[in-house]
Amino acid sequence: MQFGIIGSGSWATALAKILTDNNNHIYWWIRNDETISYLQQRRHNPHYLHNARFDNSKMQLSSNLNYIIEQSDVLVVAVPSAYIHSVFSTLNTDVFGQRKIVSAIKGLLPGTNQLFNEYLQQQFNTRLEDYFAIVGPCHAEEVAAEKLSYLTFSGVDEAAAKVIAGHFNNEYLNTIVNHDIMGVQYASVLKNIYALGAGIAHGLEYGDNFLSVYIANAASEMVRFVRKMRIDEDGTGLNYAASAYLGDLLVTCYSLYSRNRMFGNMIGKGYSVKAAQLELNMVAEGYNASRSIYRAATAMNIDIPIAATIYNILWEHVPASSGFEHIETLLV
Ligand SMILES: NC(=O)C1=CN([C@@H]2O[C@H](COP(=O)(O)OP(=O)(O)OC[C@H]3O[C@@H](n4cnc5c(N)ncnc54)[C@H](O)[C@@H]3O)[C@@H](O)[C@H]2O)C=CC1
Ligand SMILES: O=C(CO)COP(=O)(O)O
Repeated sequence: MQFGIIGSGSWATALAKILTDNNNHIYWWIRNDETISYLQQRRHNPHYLHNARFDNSKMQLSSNLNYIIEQSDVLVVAVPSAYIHSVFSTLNTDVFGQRKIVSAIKGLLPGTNQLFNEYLQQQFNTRLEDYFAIVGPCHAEEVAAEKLSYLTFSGVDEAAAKVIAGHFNNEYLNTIVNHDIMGVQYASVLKNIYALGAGIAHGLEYGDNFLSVYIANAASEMVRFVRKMRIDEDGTGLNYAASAYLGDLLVTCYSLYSRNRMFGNMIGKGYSVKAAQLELNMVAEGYNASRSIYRAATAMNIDIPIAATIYNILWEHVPASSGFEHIETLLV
C-alpha cells in the first residue's frame, strides 16, 4: 500500500513521522520548495515539530500535487479546511479514481460548510466507501515526542479502515476502528468550538470547577448535534464517551498544546479576533467552525446554545464576559 501525504503543517508532519517510523515509504506533497530542500538537507520540518527526524530513503517530497496523487494508493490529507479549496480546485475531476482518501482535517469548508467527503463527492465524484477519517485525542507535539496516543480510523468500509489503521499502529500509537464516518467528523469539528470556549473561560479567569461543568454540558450538546446529523442509523449503539468523541473534546479543552484553547484564552483576555490570529500564527479551526455550525444548526433547527454563544462572541461582537454570563445560566 503506497501512502501519499498532502500538507506540511504540524499534523501532516506527525502523520509522516508515524508512517515512516513504521517503515512505510511515503510520497509527501509540500507546497513550498524551500521547505522541501530544508527537509531533505536537515531532515526535519523547518516550521513544525523540530524533534521529528526523517529518513530521506523512506520518502519522496514534491510540490507537484498531481505527481503525488498518481504515485499513491492512499492519500492522507492534513491541510487546514480553510485552504482545501485553494489546494484542490485546479485538479482534474477524475484525478482520484478509486484511490482511498483519508481525511485528517477537523473542520468544515468555510463558505459551503461541507465536510471534506461532501466536497470531494461534489467536486471529484468520489465514493463514501473510499473515504476515511483519522480522529481522536492527539496533539502532533505529543506524537513527535512519542508519547502514547490513540487514533481512531473511521470509514463505512470498516475492513479497509482496519487495514489502513494497521500501517499507523506502533509502540507509541494505538489505533481503533469505527464506522461512524459522519458522526466522528462532526464531533471533531464541534470539539474545537467548545475548546475555544474553554480557552475563553480560562482567559476570563473561571476556575477548574466551572470548566468541568462547562465541558460536561458541552459534551451533551455535542452528542445532541452529532445524533441529528447522522445519515444512517440514529447512532443509539455508539459509545459517545469513546476517545473519538469525548476523549478529543477533553484533550482539546484541557491541553496546553491546543491551538483552539490558546486562541480562546486570548479572546477571554481581551484580544480582538485579528490580534489573536496574528499572535497564534497557527490554525484554530474552531473559529470558522463556530460560524459554519451555527448556520447548520439554525437551518436544521438544532438547539446548541453553548456553541451559538461562542459564535456570538467570535463573530457578532458579543463581549466574552457577557457571553459567558449567559453560558452560566445554561449549565446543569
Ligand atoms: N496539530 C494537531 O495536533 C492536529 C491537527 N489536526 C487537524 O489537521 C489539520 C491541519 O492542521 P495543522 O497541521 O495542525 O495546521 P498548522 O497550523 O500546523 O499548519 C498550517 C498549514 O497550513 C499551510 N498553509 C498556510 N497557508 C496556506 C495556503 N494559503 N494554502 C495552503 N496551505 C497553507 C501551512 O503551510 C501549514 O502546512 C486541521 O484541520 C487540524 O484541525 C488534527 C489532529 C491533530
Ligand atoms: O485535534 C487536536 C487534538 O486532538 C488538535 O487540537 P488544536 O487544533 O486545538 O490544537
